Amino acid sequence: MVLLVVMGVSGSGKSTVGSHLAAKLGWKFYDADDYHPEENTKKMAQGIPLNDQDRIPWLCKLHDILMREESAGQSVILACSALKKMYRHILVSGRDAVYSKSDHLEEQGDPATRKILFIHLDGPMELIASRLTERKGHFMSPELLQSQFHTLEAPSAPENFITESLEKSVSEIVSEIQKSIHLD
Ligand SMILES: Nc1ncnc2c1ncn2[C@@H]1O[C@H](COP(=O)(O)OP(=O)(O)OP(=O)(O)O)[C@@H](O)[C@H]1O
Ligand SMILES: O=C(O)[C@H](O)[C@@H](O)[C@H](O)[C@H](O)CO
Repeated sequence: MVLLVVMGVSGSGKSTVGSHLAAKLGWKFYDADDYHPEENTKKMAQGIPLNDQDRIPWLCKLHDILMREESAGQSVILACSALKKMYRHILVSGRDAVYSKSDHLEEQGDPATRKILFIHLDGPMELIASRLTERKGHFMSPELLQSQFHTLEAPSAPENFITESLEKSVSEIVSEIQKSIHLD
């Protein structure tokens, strides 16, 4: 049973890569975009970045979903921006992570830290911006990309993560992730 979170800024390809990988593996797929309260979606559509208060209850809800699937023994993929270290801690540990010191949460060998593998889709802002201007029918305002990069705290050791270049094709990225998790 594996819990994967495909993370990165808006337009990095989380939904595309996550859904393709889930289809290939026959796993359940969740898109965090579908769990935003209406206020959050409205804000983003207006080009207003979300803040911690907007994101924390949403991340707690996503944590609950992941834990429910874990209890059911179900492997899942979640596409979720998870931009800050604290946000990833919430996905792993729930609301307690908001109040805990991150050093404590990150202790090597902490089973909670290893519970979820984060896949960071990383690449240049210019390329993502050009993909976003082409994308149609999505609520997210492309103007928010700068703020997404500003907020991003790329995962680092001892977090449980791998980084994939979003400059590659979707099928290459999917194959590389499969190789990394030994499911090819
Ligand atoms: N590796 C890739 N190569 C070429 N185009 C891509 C790649 N990954 C994603 N795209 C395209 O880039 C756009 C953004 O991708 P996608 O919607 O999956 O990103 P996202 O990270 O889920 O965005 P958001 O967080 O805003 O929902 C889409 O139009 C998608 O088809
Ligand atoms: O944390 C955030 O700012 C949000 O999750 C955004 O990244 C959007 O949900 C999404 O990526 C837009 O499509």
